[in-house]
Amino acid sequence: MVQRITVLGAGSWGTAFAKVLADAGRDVTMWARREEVAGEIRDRHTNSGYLPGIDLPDRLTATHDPGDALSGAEAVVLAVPSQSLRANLSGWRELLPSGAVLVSLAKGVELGTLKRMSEVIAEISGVSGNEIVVVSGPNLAREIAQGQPAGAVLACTDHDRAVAIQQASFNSYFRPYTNTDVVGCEVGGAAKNVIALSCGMAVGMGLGANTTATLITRGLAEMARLGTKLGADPLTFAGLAGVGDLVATCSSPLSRNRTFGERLGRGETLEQAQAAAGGQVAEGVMSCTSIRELARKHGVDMPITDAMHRVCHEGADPRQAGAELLGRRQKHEWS
Ligand SMILES: NC(=O)C1=CN([C@@H]2O[C@H](COP(=O)(O)OP(=O)(O)OC[C@H]3O[C@@H](n4cnc5c(N)ncnc54)[C@H](O)[C@@H]3O)[C@@H](O)[C@H]2O)C=CC1
Ligand SMILES: O=C(CO)COP(=O)(O)O
Repeated sequence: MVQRITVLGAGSWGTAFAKVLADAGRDVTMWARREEVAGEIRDRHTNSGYLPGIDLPDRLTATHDPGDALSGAEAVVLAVPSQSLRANLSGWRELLPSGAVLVSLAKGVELGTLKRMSEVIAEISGVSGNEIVVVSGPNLAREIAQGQPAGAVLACTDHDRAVAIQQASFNSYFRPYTNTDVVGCEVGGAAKNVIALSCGMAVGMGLGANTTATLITRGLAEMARLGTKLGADPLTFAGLAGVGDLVATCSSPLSRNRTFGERLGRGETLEQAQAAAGGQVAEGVMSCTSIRELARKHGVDMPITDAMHRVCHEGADPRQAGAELLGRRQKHEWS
């Protein structure tokens, strides 16, 4: 049994997932970038900046020192944003205990390299892909931290490693399933953030359920097109890391991506929406660019992702982007 687990990153999901592990009976140490956050988790058992009103278990502790955090870890959970994962992990590489299972929480595709998070982790840490477990699924951090029931997917090409983390994390409210389709789970997790931006934008423009359902469904079609082109199992997109996460993120006001899109839809600028996010990451804002590049590289059509890139990074008006989506060439639903 994996007992001693380190979580690197003390934001919303890092903290909620650390709580999941502690509630499952594991000994968990978190690393926080800021000393005051580590101190609050350690001494007061709260992380009020990210999860206000949530009491954290006593068996969960925290430090600001990555060496202390990683000492003796049997599994290491990487809970930092996708665009900073490479730099963060490069700083921790020498401290990783040999043989520890690496677990990735990040949902994104790296700008420039167009790599999935497990590919970045393998490259920087030097461990093989089958020692990396990817966590995905409909897991809005605050709901999980409140102990609301949810499923999740633990994906690893080595089934036994996924089972080890499944055993280490299941508890009375968190039900993880294993999967060996890492590509599908990572593409689903990254692409749904971009579709959630589009749904938020529609809501911000005052549009209703028909529009958001259309974006969710056509968003699923485009993420599945990209995933299968990259070798994913199409069935993954019908699962928790596909439609499950997509529906949760596109429907919930708790989603940072949907909220970000809603602000843009109401007419706020990118800078205003970023300021309102208070330093928390809305991964779709960067991933719309990297996923668009990845899709172009592989000849895959992703019109909603294209539209989100134009709005976020080329100054396009959300209404104009919506009109352009509707005015595209007429086609068969599955062509
Ligand atoms: N919040 C959620 O509900 C969920 C988030 N995720 C994914 O988990 C990953 C982490 O997300 P959260 O913990 O929610 O993010 P967050 O924005 O709440 O926290 C990020 C954490 O990383 C740390 N960090 C270290 N280096 C950083 C840097 N250079 N720039 C920014 N932050 C840095 C921050 O201090 C903070 O502790 C993201 O990829 C996100 O998409 C996945 C499932 C659920
Ligand atoms: O990934 C998530 C839920 O599964 C969280 O989404 P946000 O980053 O949009 O809050």
